[in-house]
Amino acid sequence: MIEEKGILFILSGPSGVGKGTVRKSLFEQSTDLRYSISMTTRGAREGETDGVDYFFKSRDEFERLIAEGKLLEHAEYVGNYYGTPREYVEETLENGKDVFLEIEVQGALQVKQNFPQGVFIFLIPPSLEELKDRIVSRGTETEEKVKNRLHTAREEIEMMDAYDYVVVNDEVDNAVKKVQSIVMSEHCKRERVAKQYKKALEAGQS
Ligand SMILES: Nc1ncnc2c1ncn2[C@@H]1O[C@H](COP(=O)(O)OP(=O)(O)OP(=O)(O)O)[C@@H](O)[C@H]1O
Ligand SMILES: Nc1nc2c(ncn2[C@@H]2O[C@H](COP(=O)(O)O)[C@@H](O)[C@H]2O)c(=O)[nH]1
Repeated sequence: MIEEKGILFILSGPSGVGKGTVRKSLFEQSTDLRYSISMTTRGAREGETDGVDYFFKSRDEFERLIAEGKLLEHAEYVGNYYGTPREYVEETLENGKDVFLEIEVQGALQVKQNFPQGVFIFLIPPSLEELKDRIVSRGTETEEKVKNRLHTAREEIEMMDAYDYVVVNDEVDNAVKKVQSIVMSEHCKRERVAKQYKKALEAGQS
């Protein structure tokens, strides 16, 4: 039996497009992917739990983690730090399990530089008007922050070509199905089972 490493999937896209919503729905249905819980310096929103939604850190703690090289990537996004714990991702992949990141665009591009074998999925809204409606209707941002996030979103959408796949989040269920298809197709591409047969044939087994 050949030991294979897991595949790193990165779901990214502009703020408010529905990354969190699609990821949660995907994880309600799929058990084989491992979600990497991010670290952030932003305060917990109502209903969020430390260690479940994020690992909430002070700025000092976060900067120490950066200095110690404990983050696979990190970005400052609309006034707060966000980052991916390196050890969890590397160990999980090493153990042959797929890891799923849901991160913003700067961070995804850092991962692409350091980990080009990852699978990069860009989620886009059906339109910019719909994107604004989604951020506003979520009700978590002040008017100023909505403006900042929309401004950043325009720049982020320009980075779409750096990704392997683009998924339109028109309906959550459709977007989840497309992400599931990408996961399946990447497994087929890497031909794990085929490689095992090849190895067995080489070893002279029937
Ligand atoms: N397909 C969809 N159709 C309609 N509304 C949606 C859809 N997907 C997500 N939403 C809504 O849009 C809002 C933003 O979604 P969500 O918080 O998942 O976005 P996000 O990309 O994770 O945002 P951020 O990057 O700011 O964390 C939420 O109110 C969510 O319920
Ligand atoms: N670069 C990273 N971005 C991350 C990470 N975890 C989450 N995010 C993204 O940040 C924004 C804002 O999130 P919110 O929870 O404050 O709305 C959003 O786009 C997330 O996808 C991370 O580890 N690294």
